[in-house]
Amino acid sequence: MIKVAPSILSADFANLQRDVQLAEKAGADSIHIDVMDGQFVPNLSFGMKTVADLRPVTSLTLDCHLMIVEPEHFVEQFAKAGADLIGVHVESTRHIYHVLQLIKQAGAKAEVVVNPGTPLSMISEVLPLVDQVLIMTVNPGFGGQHFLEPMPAKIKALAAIKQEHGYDFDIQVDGGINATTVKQCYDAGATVAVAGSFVFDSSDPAARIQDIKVATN
Ligand SMILES: O=C(CO)[C@@H](O)[C@H](O)COP(=O)(O)O
Ligand SMILES: [Co+2]
Repeated sequence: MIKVAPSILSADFANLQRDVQLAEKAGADSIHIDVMDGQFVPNLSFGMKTVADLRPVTSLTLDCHLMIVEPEHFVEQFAKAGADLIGVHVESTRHIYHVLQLIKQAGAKAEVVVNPGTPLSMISEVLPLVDQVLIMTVNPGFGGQHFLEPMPAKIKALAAIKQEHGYDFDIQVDGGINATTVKQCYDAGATVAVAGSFVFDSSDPAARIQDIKVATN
């Protein structure tokens, strides 16, 4: 069964505590926090303060997906705010190896993220370092987009590399995930699914979290 990380980008920003606690009660495995700077992606969202304020209201892993240029300037602050796992895009820095080292030194789990158009060869040297790889299944920046159909082949290719080298990182997918697309990702080797609009745009978010789990059972 796949692990589920609801993305609070689609939650009610005036009721984040309520929505995070609802997700926890519904069986979510972590909370996905999308951090956007208006530069790396054309949107703005949360910062460190949101992470710090959510830290005491849930015992779930706080998974911070940084969509910001030069994340090296911020990873320590996110770890201090309470992020358990910090994801950085390979396209967002000249120094991906160094940033991942900084995340681990700060005591958090390290994740490398790849955009749909970025080949897996761009991350091969950092795979021994990471706890999780995030394969974007939409172009980053917004919730509610359509799943990109060619992405399961990329997940499958990463799962093969993982097996060949005996790596034990999780493979997360993010974007356009629902009870149908999650099955394709899971069958290809994904172990964690982010879901935003499918969960929080529903009148019954708890049921949607279970739908994703049941689809991969
Ligand atoms: O990182 C992102 C978007 O850039 C995501 O985490 C979205 O929040 C996913 O939203 P849905 O596609 O599930 O609605
Ligand atoms: Co995300």
